[in-house]
Amino acid sequence: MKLNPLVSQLALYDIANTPGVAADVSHVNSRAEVAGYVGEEQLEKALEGCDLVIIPAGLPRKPGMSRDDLFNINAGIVKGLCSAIAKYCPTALVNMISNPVNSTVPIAAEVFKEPGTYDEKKLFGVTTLDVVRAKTFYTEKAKINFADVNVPVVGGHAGITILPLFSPATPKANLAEGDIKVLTKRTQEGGTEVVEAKAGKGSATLSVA
Ligand SMILES: NC(=O)C1=CN([C@@H]2O[C@H](COP(=O)(O)OP(=O)(O)OC[C@H]3O[C@@H](n4cnc5c(N)ncnc54)[C@H](O)[C@@H]3O)[C@@H](O)[C@H]2O)C=CC1
Ligand SMILES: O=C([O-])CC(=O)C(=O)O
Repeated sequence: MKLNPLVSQLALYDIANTPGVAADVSHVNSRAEVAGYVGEEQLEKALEGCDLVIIPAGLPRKPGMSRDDLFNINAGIVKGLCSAIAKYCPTALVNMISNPVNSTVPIAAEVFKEPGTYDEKKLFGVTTLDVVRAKTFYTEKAKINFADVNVPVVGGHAGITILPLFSPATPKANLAEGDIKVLTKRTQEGGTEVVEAKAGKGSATLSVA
């Protein structure tokens, strides 16, 4: 977001350690002014005037966990943040990253419905990684150039709810059905592949960028 030329002000909020992150991010040479906010008492200031709120707050998976296992803790975190959004920047676009996205988006919708601030055109679950993975695995298998590859992905952001569509993918590669099955499964399990490779030290953070 600091590199995005459309961003003029970037407010970073966390329950801990924000000053260090904010100082570091603020040195990126782009026009966005960076401010760090820490702790619930500063949440109002962080949210006031925001046009876009991106929520990556909460627990990541450990190996052996499904995204659903994060529900109990992350549902509460998302509920709290969305209640504050409804109060302090009710017209902002909201991008939900916190897992399980398949559940945190409906939770956000319900929280916004209560004060009447819900707008289905302004609430998004972030599933871009599924597209990134589908494109990468397809490109590698098809042995084509990385530029201009397009693989649509529909559905949700967990296991079999992630539906990469390889038949309309471009450029056309005419892969065998067996290959498409393998690519589909690998895309659906992409997050788990990273969680296991990181062996308890978090989930995907670099491919997201
Ligand atoms: N949708 C997607 O494509 C992806 C989703 N994720 C999800 O994003 C979430 C975060 O993952 P990571 O960044 O790897 O974890 P992390 O542990 O590195 O960062 C989570 C941050 O949330 C903060 N936090 C906890 N409670 C908070 C609250 N009430 N308000 C604000 N901040 C709070 C923590 O202090 C921590 O800094 C997880 O649920 C993970 O599954 C991760 C990668 C991709
Ligand atoms: O798998 C996870 O826990 C994090 C995530 O959503 C992803 O990498 O797609």
